[in-house]
Amino acid sequence: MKHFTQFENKSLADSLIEKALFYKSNPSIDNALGEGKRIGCIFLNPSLRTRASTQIAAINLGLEPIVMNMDKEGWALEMKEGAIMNKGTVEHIKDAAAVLGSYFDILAIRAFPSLTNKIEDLADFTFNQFVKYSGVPVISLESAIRHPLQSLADMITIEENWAKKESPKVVLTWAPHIKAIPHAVANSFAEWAIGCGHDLTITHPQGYELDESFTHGAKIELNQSKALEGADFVYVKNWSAFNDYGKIVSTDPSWMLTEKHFEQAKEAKVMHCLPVRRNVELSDEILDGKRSLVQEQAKNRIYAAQSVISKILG
Ligand SMILES: NCCC[C@H](NC(=O)CCC(=O)O)C(=O)O
Ligand SMILES: NC(=O)OP(=O)(O)O
Repeated sequence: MKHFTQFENKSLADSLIEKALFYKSNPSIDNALGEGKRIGCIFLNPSLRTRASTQIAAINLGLEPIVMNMDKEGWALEMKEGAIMNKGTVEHIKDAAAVLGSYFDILAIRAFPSLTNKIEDLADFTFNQFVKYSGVPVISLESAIRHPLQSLADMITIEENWAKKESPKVVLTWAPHIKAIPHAVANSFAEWAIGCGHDLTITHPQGYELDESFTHGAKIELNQSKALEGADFVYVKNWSAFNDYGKIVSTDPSWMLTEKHFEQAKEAKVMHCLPVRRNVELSDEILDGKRSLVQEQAKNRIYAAQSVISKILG
């Protein structure tokens, strides 16, 4: 595995999950694997979990992590080929990424979408400029369209909480939010859940259809209570409209899950990647109750990252 940017195939996903669970029981067992190596964690957007868990994972493997909040502490980056840089941008991505590639053995990048330029966002333009010009293995810390480390942690969490032979019924439900939010977490969750063979249903108000290239193979059910019937895992997430790109087309508060929503899914566990807007996206009642797996998911981010870095180091 050179880069880690998306779901590739079930056998790779299974081996990453297995390795992550092994590291969870034996976090320091490979602490010489990355000796003398460095990973650069480059953030163009805020982060709590991804920032801390990726550093812990690297340290567990003996690598030295160096974090740069490039949006705040770096020079303003120019992304466009052939740009005449006589305005706000100071340094071209081809210069910056090449320098970073010469400093680090692995680069890890967070680059959110604009939610205004659909063509560039769908091409994962900013993230791919780092891949193109750095010349080293790149790990996605959430790009414009995917958040694979989150999804890997989510698959690990489902694996740990599911003992039965048959596939669990997994529901991805849209939830209200006050801001226009990226599609990356929802896209990736769908990509990984389908790829890992889970029975996935997606529910959302009309107008919140996701990019079909990520949801192909899932059932779409616009009636949330119908979708929730018999659910084993319910993944809660807001996203902005994809067709009317980046717009908020509903804030209907009835989509926020409370205990009442679980009458037909008594045993269902609830997942969210965090950060969560309490009592907007998800009720306190659910987040603080027995159904919630959110802290387990966040903890598993360490072992997801450790498994991925280990695989890249070979
Ligand atoms: N990395 C996890 C989620 C990041 C991002 N959330 C946010 O931007 C929340 C912002 C807010 O609540 O104001 C998202 O959903 O893609
Ligand atoms: N879930 C997640 O990626 O959290 P952060 O944005 O805090 O890294």
